[in-house]
Parts: sequence; structure tokens; C-alpha cells
Amino acid sequence: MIQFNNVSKRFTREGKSFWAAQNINLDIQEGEFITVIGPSGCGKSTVLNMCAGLMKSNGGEIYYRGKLVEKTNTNVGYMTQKDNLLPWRTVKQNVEIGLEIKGVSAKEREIESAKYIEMVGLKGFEKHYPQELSGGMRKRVSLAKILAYHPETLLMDEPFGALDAQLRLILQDKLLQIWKETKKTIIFVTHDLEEAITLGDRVAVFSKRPGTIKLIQDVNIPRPRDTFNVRFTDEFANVHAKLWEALKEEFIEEGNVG
Ligand SMILES: Nc1ncnc2c1ncn2[C@@H]1O[C@H](COP(=O)(O)OP(=O)(O)OP(=O)(O)O)[C@@H](O)[C@H]1O
Repeated sequence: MIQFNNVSKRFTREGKSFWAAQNINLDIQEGEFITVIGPSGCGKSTVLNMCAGLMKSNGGEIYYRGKLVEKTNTNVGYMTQKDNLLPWRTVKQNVEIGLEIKGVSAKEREIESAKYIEMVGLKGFEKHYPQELSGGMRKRVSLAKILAYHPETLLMDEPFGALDAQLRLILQDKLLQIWKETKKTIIFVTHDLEEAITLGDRVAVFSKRPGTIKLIQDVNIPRPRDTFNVRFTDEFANVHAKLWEALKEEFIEEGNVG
């Protein structure tokens, strides 16, 4: 459904140019949940930006349902690292933004926003403003906002990065339920290896900059997965060992791991 064919991206900063991502090859199936992990600055967000059509590659092509991605890809909902909620709009009004842009009627917007606010567990908070919410609640609003737009595919860039460990598990669980109900394709970037394994059908490991895919690992842990206990299974331990072996090298060369 989404194909990255030898995709590379080069940036220039202060007169020097460098490759942020190089020769990315990845084939993502419809309905797949793929997680992406790699050291900081290895080009993970850059790859999502290119998939969303917000940035052009300097080599290779990205195809979405067989069509070359050349401009903003409206089939994807992009949840960036920052939540991008508008502070002067309530939860409900934030969730309805995409629908307003699409020209959906107020009545229909009301139904849709109520559905997704409930789905992310925020019923009762419709009239709150973003600054009145906790970090985890703001992430939920962002998720509801994207889901209400009905994208086929979700691009998620460390959506739970700043949250404490317990809340992460709760939101991971919620996301897996939503994924099951809505059957979306998800590309999920994370720094957290346990999160990558808990969620993914496959985990793609990026090397350090210039990021390239060094391993794609299947995660054959049966679903539905219990995000609270999945880490205690043998398959989790096996996959974790393989992925850490690949990932560790990227940090060792940086001198970060002894
Ligand atoms: N618009 C830009 N102009 C210049 N350099 C950029 C730009 N966007 C990203 N970079 C650089 O490209 C490299 C890859 O950045 P990117 O944000 O894709 O990494 P990342 O893997 O998502 O990092 P992190 O995990 O820390 O979020 C970094 O060195 C970054 O500084």
C-alpha cells in the first residue's frame, strides 16, 4: 500500500549539505502496524514528512496505493511530536478542525467529534481548553482530531514520548483498540524499544545518520496484545534481544553504550 523505493533526503545547513536519510526501502501492507526505531537524528521524522508529502525526496520515490506522492498526501493523518492544538479552541472545536476544512455540516461534525472524543476516553471534557488538560489528555485530543478526519493511514511521530510510563501503557492499549476497530494502516515512530515491540506487526530499525533501514523484524506475538503484560512473554524477550543487538551497535559507535 505504501512503498518507499530507495528514498533519500539531503539537507543543507550553514553551507554544508548532508544526507538525513539514505536508500530507504520499505513496503507497507494495508492495515499493517509498523513501528520505526532508531537513534535521535537518524531521519525518522524526515521519512514521515516525505510520506505525508510535506517534503520532497532527493532520490527515490514514495508510492501510496501505486500513486507517486508528489504533494500533500491527504490520505494520511499525521500526528507530529508537538500536539498542535489551538489554544483558543475547546477540545470539541479542536477535534472538528479537519471536518470544518472539509466542509462537513455542523450537525455531522457534532456526531463525528462526539464519537472520537468518546473513543479516546475524553467524554465530559468537550468544553475544556487545551491548557486545562494534562499532557496525556492533550495527546488523546490530537488522536481524536486525526481520527475524525478519517485518514486511511496514521503517521505517528513519538506520540507518547513525553508521557510517564504508566500513561504510555494506557494509551498504547487505547491505540491498539482503535486500530482494531478502525483497521487503519499505522506507521509509528518511537525511541522506546519496548513500545515498538508491544505495538508493531514489524519493527524497522534505522541506523544512525544518514538513516537507512538496517533490520526489519517480524513480531509474532498474538493479538489482541495486553500492553501491560506482553513484555513478560518469551516471544517478546526473543524479539527484544534481536532488536537490541541491531540497535546497540548504532549507539556503541556513537560512544554512548559501554
Ligand atoms: N528542515 C531541515 N533542515 C535542515 N536539517 C534538517 C531539517 N529537518 C531535519 N534536519 C536534520 O536531519 C536529521 C534528521 O532529522 P529527523 O528529525 O528526521 O531525525 P529523527 O530521527 O526524527 O530524530 P529524533 O528521534 O530526535 O526526533 C537531523 O540531523 C536534523 O537536524
